[in-house]
Amino acid sequence: MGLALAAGHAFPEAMMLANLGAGLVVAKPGTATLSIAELYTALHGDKLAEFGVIESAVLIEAVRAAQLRGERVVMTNGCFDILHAGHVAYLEQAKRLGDRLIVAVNDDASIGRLKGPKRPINPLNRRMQVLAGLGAVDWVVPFSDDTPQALIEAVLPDILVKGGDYRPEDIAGGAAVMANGGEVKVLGFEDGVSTSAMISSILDRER
Ligand SMILES: Nc1ncnc2c1ncn2[C@@H]1O[C@H](COP(=O)(O)OP(=O)(O)OP(=O)(O)O)[C@@H](O)[C@H]1O
Ligand SMILES: O=P(O)(O)O[C@@H]1O[C@H]([C@H](O)CO)[C@@H](O)[C@H](O)[C@@H]1O
Repeated sequence: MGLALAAGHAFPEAMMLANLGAGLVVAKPGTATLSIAELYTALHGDKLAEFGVIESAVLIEAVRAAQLRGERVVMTNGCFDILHAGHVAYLEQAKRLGDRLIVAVNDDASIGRLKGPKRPINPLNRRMQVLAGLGAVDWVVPFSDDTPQALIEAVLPDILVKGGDYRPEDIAGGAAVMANGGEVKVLGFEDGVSTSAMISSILDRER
Protein backbone atom coordinates (compact mmCIF):
# COMPACT_ATOMS: atom_id res chain seq x y z
CA MET A 1 0.00 0.00 0.00
CA GLY A 2 2.89 2.31 0.83
CA LEU A 3 4.41 1.64 -2.60
CA ALA A 4 1.13 2.41 -4.39
CA LEU A 5 0.75 5.69 -2.45
CA ALA A 6 4.38 6.60 -3.17
CA ALA A 7 3.74 5.92 -6.87
CA GLY A 8 0.98 8.55 -6.79
CA HIS A 9 -2.15 6.40 -6.52
CA ALA A 10 -5.13 7.72 -4.56
CA PHE A 11 -6.03 6.08 -1.24
CA PRO A 12 -8.88 3.83 -2.53
CA GLU A 13 -6.74 2.58 -5.46
CA ALA A 14 -3.77 1.94 -3.17
CA MET A 15 -6.02 -0.06 -0.81
CA MET A 16 -7.37 -2.11 -3.71
CA LEU A 17 -3.81 -2.88 -4.95
CA ALA A 18 -2.66 -3.78 -1.42
CA ASN A 19 -5.62 -6.10 -0.98
CA LEU A 20 -5.04 -7.75 -4.37
CA GLY A 21 -1.33 -8.21 -3.60
CA ALA A 22 -2.06 -9.62 -0.13
CA GLY A 23 -4.46 -12.15 -1.65
CA LEU A 24 -1.76 -13.33 -4.06
CA VAL A 25 0.96 -13.57 -1.41
CA VAL A 26 -1.10 -15.54 1.13
CA ALA A 27 -1.81 -18.12 -1.57
CA LYS A 28 1.95 -18.86 -1.72
CA PRO A 29 3.68 -21.21 0.75
CA GLY A 30 5.85 -19.71 3.52
CA THR A 31 7.29 -16.19 3.29
CA ALA A 32 6.80 -15.03 -0.29
CA THR A 33 7.44 -12.07 -2.55
CA LEU A 34 5.22 -10.59 -5.26
CA SER A 35 6.43 -9.30 -8.64
CA ILE A 36 4.96 -6.35 -10.52
CA ALA A 37 4.19 -8.75 -13.39
CA GLU A 38 2.12 -11.00 -11.09
CA LEU A 39 0.19 -8.02 -9.77
CA TYR A 40 -0.33 -6.66 -13.30
CA THR A 41 -1.63 -9.99 -14.62
CA ALA A 42 -3.97 -10.38 -11.63
CA LEU A 43 -5.25 -6.86 -12.19
CA HIS A 44 -5.97 -7.21 -15.89
CA GLY A 45 -7.10 -10.82 -15.74
CA ASP A 46 -8.32 -12.65 -18.83
CA LYS A 47 -7.77 -9.73 -21.19
CA LEU A 48 -4.03 -10.42 -21.18
CA ALA A 49 -4.54 -14.03 -22.11
CA GLU A 50 -6.02 -12.87 -25.42
CA PHE A 51 -4.15 -13.63 -28.59
CA GLY A 52 -5.05 -13.42 -32.24
CA VAL A 53 -6.94 -10.36 -33.47
CA ILE A 54 -6.83 -7.67 -30.79
CA GLU A 55 -7.62 -3.96 -30.48
CA SER A 56 -4.73 -1.57 -29.97
CA ALA A 57 -5.56 -0.52 -26.37
CA VAL A 58 -5.65 -4.15 -25.20
CA LEU A 59 -2.54 -4.97 -27.24
CA ILE A 60 -0.56 -2.21 -25.49
CA GLU A 61 -1.47 -3.68 -22.06
CA ALA A 62 -0.60 -7.19 -23.23
CA VAL A 63 2.77 -6.00 -24.57
CA ARG A 64 3.64 -4.23 -21.30
CA ALA A 65 2.77 -7.39 -19.34
CA ALA A 66 4.87 -9.54 -21.70
CA GLN A 67 7.82 -7.14 -21.37
CA LEU A 68 7.49 -7.19 -17.56
CA ARG A 69 7.73 -10.99 -17.76
CA GLY A 70 11.02 -10.50 -19.62
CA GLU A 71 9.65 -11.44 -23.06
CA ARG A 72 11.05 -9.80 -26.20
CA VAL A 73 8.29 -8.39 -28.38
CA VAL A 74 8.79 -8.25 -32.16
CA MET A 75 6.50 -6.17 -34.40
CA THR A 76 5.96 -5.82 -38.13
CA ASN A 77 3.27 -4.43 -40.43
CA GLY A 78 1.92 -4.60 -43.93
CA CYS A 79 -1.04 -5.15 -46.22
CA PHE A 80 -0.87 -8.96 -46.57
CA ASP A 81 -3.60 -8.85 -49.21
CA ILE A 82 -3.01 -12.35 -50.59
CA LEU A 83 -0.74 -14.23 -48.19
CA HIS A 84 2.22 -15.94 -49.92
CA ALA A 85 5.40 -17.92 -49.16
CA GLY A 86 7.52 -14.74 -48.88
CA HIS A 87 5.22 -13.44 -46.12
CA VAL A 88 5.27 -16.75 -44.23
CA ALA A 89 9.08 -17.07 -44.42
CA TYR A 90 9.68 -13.53 -43.13
CA LEU A 91 7.07 -13.81 -40.35
CA GLU A 92 8.70 -17.06 -39.17
CA GLN A 93 12.11 -15.36 -39.26
CA ALA A 94 10.64 -12.40 -37.32
CA LYS A 95 9.23 -14.65 -34.58
CA ARG A 96 12.60 -16.36 -34.09
CA LEU A 97 14.06 -12.96 -33.05
CA GLY A 98 11.93 -12.83 -29.90
CA ASP A 99 9.13 -14.38 -27.86
CA ARG A 100 6.04 -12.62 -29.23
CA LEU A 101 5.16 -11.40 -32.71
CA ILE A 102 2.69 -8.59 -33.46
CA VAL A 103 1.49 -8.04 -37.03
CA ALA A 104 -0.14 -4.63 -37.65
CA VAL A 105 -2.38 -4.71 -40.73
CA ASN A 106 -3.50 -1.78 -42.93
CA ASP A 107 -7.29 -1.45 -43.06
CA ASP A 108 -9.08 -1.47 -46.43
CA ALA A 109 -9.18 2.32 -46.92
CA SER A 110 -5.48 2.58 -46.06
CA ILE A 111 -4.61 -0.09 -48.68
CA GLY A 112 -6.79 1.67 -51.27
CA ARG A 113 -4.75 4.86 -50.77
CA LEU A 114 -1.45 2.95 -50.82
CA LYS A 115 -1.97 0.42 -53.64
CA GLY A 116 -4.85 1.88 -55.66
CA PRO A 117 -8.65 1.66 -55.73
CA LYS A 118 -8.76 -1.97 -56.96
CA ARG A 119 -7.12 -3.18 -53.76
CA PRO A 120 -7.45 -4.90 -51.40
CA ILE A 121 -8.68 -8.16 -52.88
CA ASN A 122 -9.39 -9.53 -49.40
CA PRO A 123 -11.13 -7.38 -46.77
CA LEU A 124 -9.47 -6.56 -43.44
CA ASN A 125 -11.24 -9.19 -41.32
CA ARG A 126 -10.31 -12.01 -43.71
CA ARG A 127 -6.67 -10.82 -43.98
CA MET A 128 -6.41 -10.64 -40.18
CA GLN A 129 -8.04 -14.07 -39.78
CA VAL A 130 -5.48 -15.68 -42.13
CA LEU A 131 -2.52 -14.03 -40.33
CA ALA A 132 -3.86 -15.01 -36.89
CA GLY A 133 -3.92 -18.63 -38.07
CA LEU A 134 -0.14 -18.70 -38.56
CA GLY A 135 1.87 -20.43 -35.83
CA ALA A 136 4.44 -17.61 -35.80
CA VAL A 137 1.91 -14.85 -35.13
CA ASP A 138 0.75 -13.97 -31.59
CA TRP A 139 -1.27 -10.78 -32.08
CA VAL A 140 -2.85 -9.14 -35.13
CA VAL A 141 -3.94 -5.50 -34.85
CA PRO A 142 -5.51 -3.26 -37.51
CA PHE A 143 -4.51 0.33 -38.24
CA SER A 144 -6.14 2.95 -40.44
CA ASP A 145 -3.42 5.58 -41.02
CA ASP A 146 -1.20 5.65 -44.12
CA THR A 147 1.68 4.40 -41.99
CA PRO A 148 1.77 2.47 -38.68
CA GLN A 149 4.00 5.14 -37.09
CA ALA A 150 1.54 6.26 -34.36
CA LEU A 151 0.68 2.66 -33.43
CA ILE A 152 4.36 1.65 -33.27
CA GLU A 153 5.13 4.69 -31.10
CA ALA A 154 2.37 3.59 -28.69
CA VAL A 155 3.31 -0.11 -28.66
CA LEU A 156 7.11 0.39 -28.55
CA PRO A 157 8.18 -3.17 -29.41
CA ASP A 158 11.69 -4.38 -28.57
CA ILE A 159 12.36 -5.21 -32.23
CA LEU A 160 10.70 -3.73 -35.34
CA VAL A 161 11.13 -5.65 -38.61
CA LYS A 162 10.18 -5.53 -42.30
CA GLY A 163 10.91 -7.83 -45.21
CA GLY A 164 13.99 -7.46 -47.44
CA ASP A 165 12.29 -5.01 -49.84
CA TYR A 166 12.85 -2.23 -47.24
CA ARG A 167 15.86 -0.18 -46.11
CA PRO A 168 16.12 0.34 -42.31
CA GLU A 169 15.91 4.13 -42.67
CA ASP A 170 12.59 3.83 -44.54
CA ILE A 171 10.84 1.80 -41.85
CA ALA A 172 8.02 3.88 -40.31
CA GLY A 173 8.27 4.02 -36.50
CA GLY A 174 11.93 2.91 -36.54
CA ALA A 175 13.26 6.09 -34.96
CA ALA A 176 10.89 5.81 -31.96
CA VAL A 177 11.80 2.14 -31.40
CA MET A 178 15.54 2.91 -31.50
CA ALA A 179 15.11 5.96 -29.21
CA ASN A 180 13.45 3.58 -26.72
CA GLY A 181 16.47 1.24 -26.81
CA GLY A 182 14.97 -1.20 -29.32
CA GLU A 183 16.25 -2.55 -32.63
CA VAL A 184 15.12 -2.16 -36.25
CA LYS A 185 15.89 -5.01 -38.66
CA VAL A 186 15.41 -5.83 -42.33
CA LEU A 187 14.84 -9.55 -42.82
CA GLY A 188 15.23 -11.86 -45.83
CA PHE A 189 13.45 -11.65 -49.17
CA GLU A 190 11.95 -14.52 -51.17
CA ASP A 191 12.60 -13.55 -54.79
CA GLY A 192 9.80 -13.59 -57.33
CA VAL A 193 6.93 -13.79 -54.84
CA SER A 194 4.51 -10.90 -54.37
CA THR A 195 0.77 -10.33 -54.12
CA SER A 196 0.86 -8.09 -57.23
CA ALA A 197 2.73 -10.78 -59.22
CA MET A 198 0.12 -13.37 -58.20
CA ILE A 199 -2.72 -11.10 -59.33
CA SER A 200 -0.97 -10.44 -62.70
CA SER A 201 -0.33 -14.14 -63.19
CA ILE A 202 -4.01 -15.01 -62.55
CA LEU A 203 -5.18 -12.28 -64.94
CA ASP A 204 -2.76 -13.53 -67.67
CA ARG A 205 -3.98 -17.11 -67.33
CA GLU A 206 -7.65 -16.15 -67.46
CA ARG A 207 -7.26 -13.90 -70.51
N1 LIG B 1 8.79 -11.97 -51.21
C1 LIG B 1 8.89 -11.54 -49.97
N2 LIG B 1 9.83 -12.03 -49.14
C2 LIG B 1 9.93 -11.56 -47.87
N3 LIG B 1 9.15 -10.61 -47.35
C3 LIG B 1 8.19 -10.09 -48.12
C4 LIG B 1 8.00 -10.51 -49.47
N4 LIG B 1 6.98 -9.81 -50.00
C5 LIG B 1 6.55 -8.99 -49.05
N5 LIG B 1 7.28 -9.13 -47.91
C6 LIG B 1 7.08 -8.40 -46.66
O1 LIG B 1 5.74 -8.60 -46.27
C7 LIG B 1 5.18 -7.45 -45.65
C8 LIG B 1 3.88 -7.11 -46.30
O2 LIG B 1 4.13 -6.80 -47.64
P1 LIG B 1 3.01 -6.64 -48.75
O3 LIG B 1 1.69 -7.02 -48.19
O4 LIG B 1 3.16 -5.31 -49.39
O5 LIG B 1 3.43 -7.81 -49.76
P2 LIG B 1 3.63 -7.76 -51.30
O6 LIG B 1 3.57 -9.17 -51.77
O7 LIG B 1 4.88 -6.99 -51.64
O8 LIG B 1 2.34 -6.97 -51.81
P3 LIG B 1 2.10 -6.14 -53.14
O9 LIG B 1 2.59 -6.97 -54.28
O10 LIG B 1 0.62 -5.94 -53.09
O11 LIG B 1 2.85 -4.83 -52.99
C9 LIG B 1 6.25 -6.36 -45.79
O12 LIG B 1 6.91 -6.22 -44.53
C10 LIG B 1 7.22 -6.89 -46.81
O13 LIG B 1 8.54 -6.48 -46.52
O1 LIG C 1 2.62 -4.05 -47.28
P1 LIG C 1 3.68 -3.05 -47.34
O2 LIG C 1 3.60 -2.19 -48.58
O3 LIG C 1 5.07 -3.45 -47.01
O4 LIG C 1 3.23 -2.28 -46.03
C1 LIG C 1 3.41 -0.99 -45.80
O5 LIG C 1 4.54 -0.77 -45.00
C2 LIG C 1 4.81 0.59 -44.89
C3 LIG C 1 6.12 0.61 -44.13
O6 LIG C 1 5.95 0.29 -42.76
C4 LIG C 1 6.84 1.90 -44.28
O7 LIG C 1 7.95 1.90 -43.45
C5 LIG C 1 3.63 1.29 -44.21
O8 LIG C 1 3.85 2.68 -44.17
C6 LIG C 1 2.34 1.01 -44.94
O9 LIG C 1 1.22 1.52 -44.27
C7 LIG C 1 2.16 -0.48 -45.10
O10 LIG C 1 1.95 -1.11 -43.85
